[in-house]
Order: sequence, then C-alpha cells, then structure tokens
Amino acid sequence: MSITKVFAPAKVNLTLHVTGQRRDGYHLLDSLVVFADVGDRITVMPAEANRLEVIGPRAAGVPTDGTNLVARAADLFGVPVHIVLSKHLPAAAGIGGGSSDAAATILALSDLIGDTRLPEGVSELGADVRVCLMRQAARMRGIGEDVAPCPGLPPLFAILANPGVDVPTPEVFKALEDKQNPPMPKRIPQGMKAGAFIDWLATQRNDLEAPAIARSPVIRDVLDALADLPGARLARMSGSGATCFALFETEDAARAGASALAQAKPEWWVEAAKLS
Ligand SMILES: C[C@](O)(CO)[C@H](O)COP(=O)(O)OP(=O)(O)OC[C@H]1O[C@@H](n2ccc(N)nc2=O)[C@H](O)[C@@H]1O
Ligand SMILES: Nc1ncnc2c1ncn2[C@@H]1O[C@H](COP(=O)(O)OP(=O)(O)OP(=O)(O)O)[C@@H](O)[C@H]1O
Repeated sequence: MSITKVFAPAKVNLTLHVTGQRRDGYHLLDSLVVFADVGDRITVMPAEANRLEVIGPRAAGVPTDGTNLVARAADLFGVPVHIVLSKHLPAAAGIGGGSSDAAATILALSDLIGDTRLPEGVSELGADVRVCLMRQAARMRGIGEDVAPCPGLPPLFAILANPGVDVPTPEVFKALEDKQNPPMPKRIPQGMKAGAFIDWLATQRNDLEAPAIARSPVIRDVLDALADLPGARLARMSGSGATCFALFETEDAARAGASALAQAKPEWWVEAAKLS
C-alpha cells in the first residue's frame, strides 16, 4: 500500500427543485449537479492506527474527531489509515464540502486496498455523497440516491461566493413552505453553447433559495453583488446555501469579476471556477 492523493471538488447545484417530501421527512429532489475545479485535498496513507489531520486555509471549526465525514467514510473500510484533509472550501456552505471529502476518501481507500466495490453504509454518510462519487455532471433525484450522468453540457465559467455564515441544511429544508414543486423537464438540453445553456438554466430554480434568504438575509446581498458584475448571466444559490454562484460566458469575465468582488468584499470567500 502507498500514499494516495484525491481532489475533492466543490459540488454546485445549478438547479435544485424540491418536488415532494417522504414520510421520514427527507425531501425529494430534482437537481442538476456539476463540479468545480476548486476543492479540498485528501491524502491517505497506511498506518498502524487511525489518525486524521485537518489543515489548510478553511480548517478552522472543521471537526478533527470521528464525526468528520472523512473519518466516517474511512471507518467503512475497517483498515487503519492516516488521513490529511486540506480544507479549501467553506463548511456548511451548500457546496458539499463534507460529502465531497467523504467521496474522495472512499475513492482513495478503494484505490489503496485495490477493491473498487463500494462498502456498505455509503448512503448513510449523506445525501450528496453518491453524486460526489460520480465527480461529473449529473442529474440527481430521489433524496439524492438516484444519480445519472448528464453528458453534453458546455463547460461553464463561474464565480463562487460565500459570505461566511454557516447554513445548516436541515433548518433550510424545514423552513421551505411549499414542498411540492415541478421537476425539471424530462430532457435536459445537450450540445448547447454556454450562452444558450445559461438562458435555459435561468428558466429553472433553486427552491431552497427563498427559505435560506429568510434565515440568512445576507444571501440576498451575495446574489445581488454577483448579478451586478459585468458579464454575469445568472446568479443563483447552490444547495442549501449560503454559497452562491454567477455564470459567465468567458473565463476572462469570471476571473475579472472574482477579483473585483474579492476586493469589494474582503470578508467573503470568493473563487473563480470552471464547472463541468
Ligand atoms: C441540499 C443538498 O445539498 C442538495 O445537493 C443535499 O440534498 C443535502 O445533502 P447533505 O448535506 O449530504 O445532506 P444530509 O447530511 O444527508 O442531510 C442533512 C439534512 O438535510 C435534510 N435533507 C437532506 C436531503 C434530502 N433529500 N432531504 C432532506 O430533507 C434532512 O433534514 C437531513 O437530516
Ligand atoms: N470533512 C468535513 N468538512 C466540512 N465539514 C464537515 C466535515 N465533516 C463533518 N463536517 C461537519 O458537517 C457540517 C456540514 O458541512 P458540509 O461542508 O458538509 O456542508 P453542507 O452545506 O451540508 O454541504 P451540502 O452542500 O452537501 O449541503 C459542518 O458544519 C461540520 O461540522
């Protein structure tokens, strides 16, 4: 066994339609999910006993004990490992930090032990873990367990912005008044250029945006600031927030916008990213 390094990309919900609620309280979703080229990094090494180190610019406040999703994912394999988690994504931010870290840990351990079969208990780690294991554009339905690749989308240039407020996912779902909303159309358009695809995305929704803004009004400020940037074609919240994204037709426009926003709002987390 040797050292394995895996990137854990930010997950972005380009759309998030809440279409119903199950008896156990979990919500039914229809979401178009893509992944960014910004994310956390996981290094896994064989060890005598389990050990987890959390380092990096966004490590503060992230659990370092057995509750970290990385530790919980590693436990599913029953093999002692030393894991270094380098946090670059804000936590409790709607971009799947913990879920993507858990998925990356599963991929790293599968590689280390040379067995690509998924262990029991993956779904219990979180609703977003399945889609994060795919690491490519996907349509996610059910409560998150029904994931299908969604090929043929154009690469999108984006800014991700988070104002620094933690938004606990259960609170946002609970505050959603109307749980029965229309799904996305049966077919998601394929083969479109970025501009036309962004126009189509604008006809879709994130149903958690309103309840998240009601709880944390600063999210409205983030959306407004993103929408005002030159060349921004669409601003929307990801997941249950508070991270929002703006989409641009060119990489230059996204990079220029990210620099301007980071300067105007130094207390926010702001990153230019390519989504695919
Ligand atoms: C909002 C999304 O980020 C969209 O991608 C996900 O659905 C949430 O994924 P996650 O953070 O991995 O969620 P989990 O850790 O499994 O669930 C956190 C809480 O969110 C609520 N939850 C989550 C997923 C879902 N389909 N319905 C829900 O109602 C439940 O109250 C649950 O206790
Ligand atoms: N590896 C991890 N990184 C960040 N937070 C973690 C991790 N493991 C456990 N946590 C805990 O999980 C909580 C939720 O963090 P996470 O970054 O997964 O956000 P999220 O908004 O639920 O993501 P999602 O987009 O899937 O809804 C944090 O407040 C933190 O206490």
